[in-house]
Amino acid sequence: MTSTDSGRATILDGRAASAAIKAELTERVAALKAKGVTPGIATVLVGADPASQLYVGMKHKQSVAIGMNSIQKELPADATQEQVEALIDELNADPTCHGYIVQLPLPKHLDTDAILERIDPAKDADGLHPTNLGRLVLNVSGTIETPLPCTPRGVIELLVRNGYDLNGKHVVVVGRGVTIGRPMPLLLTRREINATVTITHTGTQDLSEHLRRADVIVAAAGVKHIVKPEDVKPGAAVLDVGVTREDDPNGGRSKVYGDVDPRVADVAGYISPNPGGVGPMTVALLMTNVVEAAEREAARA
Ligand SMILES: Nc1nc(=O)c2c([nH]1)NC[C@@H]1CN(c3ccc(C(=O)N[C@@H](CCC(=O)O)C(=O)O)cc3)C=[N+]21
Repeated sequence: MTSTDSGRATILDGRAASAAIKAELTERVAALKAKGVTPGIATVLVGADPASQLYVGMKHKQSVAIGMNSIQKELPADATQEQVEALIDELNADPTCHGYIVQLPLPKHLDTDAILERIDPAKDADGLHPTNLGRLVLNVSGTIETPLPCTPRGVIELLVRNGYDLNGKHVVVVGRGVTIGRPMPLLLTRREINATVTITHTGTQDLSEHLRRADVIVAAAGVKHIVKPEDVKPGAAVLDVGVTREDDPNGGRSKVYGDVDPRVADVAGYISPNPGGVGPMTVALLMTNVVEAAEREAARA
């Protein structure tokens, strides 16, 4: 937690929190290795989208840095449904792979839902398999051991590791997407977190009215600067999960914008930067899911 000039929000530093998680994981990985289990993470990349290549490369590098085994699988952009499914079956059967992701988005000709559903739920590093989402709905007490959705878990970890207590707080989530908006309330309303949640979306009539009442805003709409300073209660915590990539018309490096107007830092009590906020947390929690899968396997052995 870094305090800045008076009147400016405390920065929720995702790089620092992710480094702390990775330091803890390094020890858990070493303990597993001592028992003869090297946690293995895999990524499946179909096609050669530059942003996807960058993300997959980041996951690989960080996993190796904490002592994990990293397996990178690649298929050409014109891979068939059968080829992708055969690769899924291979990873499901591979005892050295404890968890993996299929990098999204997939090329349009592929049936994404069928591919994601084919992943062994025990190896679902994203925590977004229908079985695991179903368990999340059923598991109000948070006691069933199952992979949790990485980005929502990262949002909560970022707050908790900065000493923010969500108990009884009113969280307004902007966006109903599958990776954040829909699973976020399921985690926030577990008894151990105990927040109250409003979920807003493009059908919401007066977004500003909801935002002004929020103790915590989780902005995951993918709309550049949708959260404005006049919509934020002074002192609120604002987490920026949005990513809007705009190409430079002059052919330079594309620019990334978050869902939160930078001027919100003058009103909010806590703010997650973007980049440097929730993004690095997603990767840290992805690795956590795989280490936990390996720990469950070691406990069974
Ligand atoms: N099956 C699947 N699981 C995913 O988790 C998944 C995916 N597909 N497809 C794409 C999105 C995107 N995503 C990011 C992860 C980390 C950063 C991250 O660490 N960003 C850095 C900046 C990195 C940079 O651009 O230099 C930051 O925010 O500071 C960003 C984006 C995971 N995704």
